[in-house]
Amino acid sequence: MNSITIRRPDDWHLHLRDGAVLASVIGDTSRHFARAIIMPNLVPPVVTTADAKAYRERIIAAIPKGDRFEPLMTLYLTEHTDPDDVEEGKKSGLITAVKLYPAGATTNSHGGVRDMEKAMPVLERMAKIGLTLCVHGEVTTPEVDIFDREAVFIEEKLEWLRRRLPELKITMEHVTTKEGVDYILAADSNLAGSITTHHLIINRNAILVGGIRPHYYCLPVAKREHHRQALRRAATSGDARFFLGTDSAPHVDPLKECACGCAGVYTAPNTMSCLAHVFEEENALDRLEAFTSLNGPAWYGLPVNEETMVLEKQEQPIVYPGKCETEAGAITVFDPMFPLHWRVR
Ligand SMILES: NC(=O)N[C@@H](CC(=O)O)C(=O)O
Ligand SMILES: [Zn+2]
Ligand SMILES: [Zn+2]
Repeated sequence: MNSITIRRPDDWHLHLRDGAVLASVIGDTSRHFARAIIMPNLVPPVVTTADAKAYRERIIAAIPKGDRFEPLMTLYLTEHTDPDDVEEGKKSGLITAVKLYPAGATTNSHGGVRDMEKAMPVLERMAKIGLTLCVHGEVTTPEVDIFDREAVFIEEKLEWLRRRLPELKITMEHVTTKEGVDYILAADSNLAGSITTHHLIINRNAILVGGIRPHYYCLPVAKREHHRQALRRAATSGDARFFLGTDSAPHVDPLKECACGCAGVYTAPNTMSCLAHVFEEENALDRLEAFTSLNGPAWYGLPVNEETMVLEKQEQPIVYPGKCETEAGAITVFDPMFPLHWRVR
């Protein structure tokens, strides 16, 4: 097959940042994606509906002319979030989901939740009004090995929360383990998972073999090969509970190439080419559309996109910039470590 047509995709987990970085990275998403769920972990975070409204306006102002792109806004859950404000945000159509960062789990998460009990009034309200909770599913306990943090989170936190509030719709963001995939498959309702492009391509060797490679470091950290295989099976299965959330997370190079580098991989520019490559390898090109364009809208209760995207396979590898230049510095684009032949027409 040399060409496929799919409905225009959406990205259900994206970091756009703010200011100069926002202005430079947004086009890499709006060129290909119709909508994206925008992560709220700015400094300071997007906590209230008013914050989200102002951030949305800054995003809209930065969209390159001619691109049609709709940012779907989220709120950053804190122990002091006001349930009425959240309900207001959902009712006005501004808020698509609320994001739970366990405090200290990832980039700009120190203002997140320490004690889940304190967030219960908001979570109960969300269950009542049908607002989805997006979860960065990792424990932060220092005793727990970083490669086990997702699996332990499922056992100790997620299972607890789902028993306590079975009506709450939860997205397990950026699933990286077989345990995560199996946990979603075992749930009969109200649980789905987003999967990133890079976790379908790299395992932990990419970060550590032959030297330390900061541009493959993200959180949750990439795991062993059998986990990557489980993610590939889930993503290419067509199962409606799995959809694309790139977690494209730009950090300027000096913040990654240093003694204590930031977590995050910038995949927005070449994500669709990478995914077509992966789905072709798995003999599942016919299920790419479900993963990128159908399952996400169904989960979030939104219409699918009417526009289409054509992906073409060309003889010569595609050429794309290795860096995104911004006024704040350069951002390295994800290198899948193989040539890409699928091009978005
Ligand atoms: N994924 C990452 O490694 N980093 C994200 C935060 C997150 O999604 O956990 C970021 O904001 O940089
Ligand atoms: Zn995260
Ligand atoms: Zn993220």
